[in-house]
Order: sequence, then structure tokens, then C-alpha cells
Amino acid sequence: MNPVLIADVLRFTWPGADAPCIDIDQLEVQAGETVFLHGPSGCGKSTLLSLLAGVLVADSGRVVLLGQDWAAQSAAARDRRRVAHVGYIFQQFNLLPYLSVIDNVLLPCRFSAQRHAQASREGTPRAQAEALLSQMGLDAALWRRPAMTLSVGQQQRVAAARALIGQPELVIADEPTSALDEDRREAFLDVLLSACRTHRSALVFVSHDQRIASRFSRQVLLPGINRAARSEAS
Ligand SMILES: Nc1ncnc2c1ncn2[C@@H]1O[C@H](COP(=O)(O)OP(=O)(O)OP(=O)(O)O)[C@@H](O)[C@H]1O
Repeated sequence: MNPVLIADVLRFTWPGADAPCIDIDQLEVQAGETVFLHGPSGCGKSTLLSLLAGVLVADSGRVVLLGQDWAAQSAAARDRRRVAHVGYIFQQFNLLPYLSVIDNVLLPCRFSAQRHAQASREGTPRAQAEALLSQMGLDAALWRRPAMTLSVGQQQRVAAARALIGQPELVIADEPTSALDEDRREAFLDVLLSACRTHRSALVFVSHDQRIASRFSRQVLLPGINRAARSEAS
């Protein structure tokens, strides 16, 4: 089966920097595979996630999502394709602050017919949004509040529900458990990993927290600048 995601001889240098931030030989992620991506602070993990999701485009090499190279698409086409196929939990969540919690979760379904159709398979998108928020342990009393009135840990869980709605083929998570206590962290991982395995979504999950690494099917270490990403057996 074709991988969901392929990154091939990928190189990216930030404007003004004198050395590449990302220089990796190859990374492939299959459907249903869950990857724990780790490495020292500043080694380029968030940058790599942006390249995998087509937010940034590499200087050389390629990133192929579901058979299509991000670099071959216009910025507008990349935006459309991202919302259709990628659920992204950003480090800063990127929730719309004045929009309610539930409407934030429903956003991908508003912008993508595919996400809307997939979220409607067993009911309505709203019902799936509510189910995800419940699984994430967010009390129904919070669902209609503006997202900005929630705590950081609550917003992290809203961002995760938004990433999972409509079963995207790729889920990307940038340190999504940093503000959660141990119980919440385990519950969060239960929901995220089980949703990805059930729907065969590929997951790339960045974290510094080695305690949770064994819960993933594979670990990838992203070493410092100018080094290839090294796959490790888990
Ligand atoms: N927008 C930007 N413009 C220029 N340089 C950037 C930008 N974003 C990140 N960098 C640089 O790229 C390098 C990698 O940053 P990145 O955020 O990808 O690392 P990280 O591994 O995710 O770090 P952390 O674990 O601390 O979140 C750093 O040296 C950073 O200064």
C-alpha cells in the first residue's frame, strides 16, 4: 500500500539562516501508523511538521501527501488540500478566539466538503463534534462558550477534537499534551490514538515527553542541524 506521507531528501533553510534547519533523507508514514517525533529544542520539529502539512514548502526534495507533491500546488490549492486531508493540532492551538468551542471544532467541515461528508457518515458533523468533545472530557457546559474563555489545557483538547473531526488521513500534533496533567494526558492519548487507529489516520506527534513514547508504533529522532532523521525501533 502507498504511504500516506513521504518526505524525500528534504532540505529547508529559514531565510537569513546560514545552515539548513531540515536535512533529512527519508521519512514515510503509513495509514494507521502513529509516529512519535522527538529531538532537542530548536532541532526543527515544528518546522518539519509545517513542511509535512504543506504550510512551508521545501527548498529541495519533496513531501508527498496521498500521492501529490505539495510543491506542485499553489498556496490556495495547498490550503484546500490541507483542510480536506490534514488535522493539525498547533502548538498555540490556533483556535478562533471569539467563536464557540463547538463551532471551532466544526470549522474543517465548513471549509471542506470531504471532511463534512466523512463527519456525516454516522450522524451529523455536530454530533461527531459533541462526541469528540465528550471523549476529550470537555463538559457540555463549555461547548457554547467562546474558545478564548477556556483554560490552556481545555483549548488543547478543543484543538484535538477539531483535528480529528471528519477523519483526516493525516493528523499532525505539535506538543499537544504540554498543558495536561497526567490523568488528562493519558485520556487525551487514548482518544487520539484510538481515533487514528480506528480511521487508519497516520499520526505524526511531536513531544519532549519520553514517558509516552512507547504508546506509539514508531519513534523518530530528529537530531540537530544537518543530520538525517533516524528511525528507531520502538
Ligand atoms: N519563522 C521562522 N523564521 C526564522 N527562523 C525560524 C522560524 N521558525 C523557527 N525558526 C528557527 O528554526 C529552528 C527550528 O525551530 P523549530 O521551532 O522548528 O524547532 P523545534 O524543534 O520545534 O523546537 P521546540 O522543541 O523548542 O519547540 C530554530 O533555530 C528557530 O529559531
